[in-house]
Amino acid sequence: MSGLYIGIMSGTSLDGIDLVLVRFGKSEQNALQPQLLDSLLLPFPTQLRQQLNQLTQSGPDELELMGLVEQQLALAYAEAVNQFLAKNKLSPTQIEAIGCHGQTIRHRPYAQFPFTYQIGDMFRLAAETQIRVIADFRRKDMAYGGQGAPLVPAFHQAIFARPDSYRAILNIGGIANITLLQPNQPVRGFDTGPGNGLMDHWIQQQGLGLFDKDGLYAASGSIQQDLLANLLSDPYFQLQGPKSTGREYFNPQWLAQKLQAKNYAPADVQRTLTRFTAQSIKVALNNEAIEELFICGGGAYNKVLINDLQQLFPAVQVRQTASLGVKADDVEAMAFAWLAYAYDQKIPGNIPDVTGARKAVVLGAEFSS
Ligand SMILES: Nc1ncnc2c1ncn2[C@@H]1O[C@H](COP(=O)(O)OP(=O)(O)OP(=O)(O)O)[C@@H](O)[C@H]1O
Ligand SMILES: CC(=O)N[C@H]1[C@@H]2OC[C@@H](O2)[C@@H](O)[C@@H]1O[C@H](C)C(=O)O
Repeated sequence: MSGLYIGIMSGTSLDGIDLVLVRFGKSEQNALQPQLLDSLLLPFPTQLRQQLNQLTQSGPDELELMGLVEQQLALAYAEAVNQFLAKNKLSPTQIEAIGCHGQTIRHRPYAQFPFTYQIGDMFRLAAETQIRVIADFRRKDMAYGGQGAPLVPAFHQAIFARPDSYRAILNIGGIANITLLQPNQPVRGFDTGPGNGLMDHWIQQQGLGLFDKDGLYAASGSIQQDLLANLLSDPYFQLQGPKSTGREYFNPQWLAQKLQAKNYAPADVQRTLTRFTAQSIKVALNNEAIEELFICGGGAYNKVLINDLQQLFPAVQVRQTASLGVKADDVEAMAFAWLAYAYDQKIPGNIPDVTGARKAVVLGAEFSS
């Protein structure tokens, strides 16, 4: 057994595919020791990104589009894996499995019949790479009454928890989610609300790029307090966990409603959206005596956002997870490599206190090559 797993994540930002290669070993004390060997980030081809974006909202003939896009997505994942294998001089037989998140196109935990959809034809991925794939990680949790998200808290606990410090791990992707690792307490975690998603949308709408690199555009504007208060007035922020959300809710239409009839300068909107993400995280952590805050996900690179967080949490040092040995970009993909490992080891992947599921269960399904 090589202990080698590939993790694939493509998240709500729709920016591309994150891959990691991890070896899951054990220490002499039998503690899990994951070794991150390599990572790769491949942007989506523009057309695929646009089609995926289209699929996250209702539209005409979406079933046909989904069928076509699922195949293209699987081929894009497979190409990424095959490049990654070549780069690492590995053959498919050396990999135990791929843990693949797939692409969320709908997440409706509050529907009358709650459902969540991650697409990508995993049999095609297995066939094109000749590696077995473990995927479809969210639906079993939902089948047991959970939200199906967030799932990374179990992994955060496995590798970042300490008995002597109250740590919070904050992932800022398209949507942001937090894991609270309080010593001697059950792990908690939930989606705090928008991460970079609305900021990405706004700067794209201004024709100024795909995202606000280092927060430079936001830095050119100023916070509009009335808009900030309006954004924060959404009832989602007052909900107690378990809770999760997605692009179906915090999307361009949601923002357009909040901006209605006001003529804010575009840079001020960008600045306010950045503060909004930070402030919504502060609201979520209001009564938590956290001692350390570690950031992962692409938002970790937005300097204005990180400065805002540092201002709002003056008592703790805000750091990237790189200071714990895992680059901000790699944490989520590593979590899905771990979920594949957990599937093989029959380790439950969900935490009922986090997702609201009736019980802890082994997550995922196997797609053989
Ligand atoms: N240098 C940078 N400056 C500012 N923002 C950045 C930078 N690099 C990445 N980002 C932001 O991070 C986003 C990508 O983050 P990430 O890959 O963590 O999201 P995701 O995995 O798609 O989302 P989710 O965690 O919600 O599923 C980009 O869309 C961009 O907004
Ligand atoms: C349904 C879905 O894809 N949710 C994502 C999304 O992106 C961030 C946040 O919303 C989180 O709940 C989740 O991803 C991470 C990997 C999770 O499940 O922990």
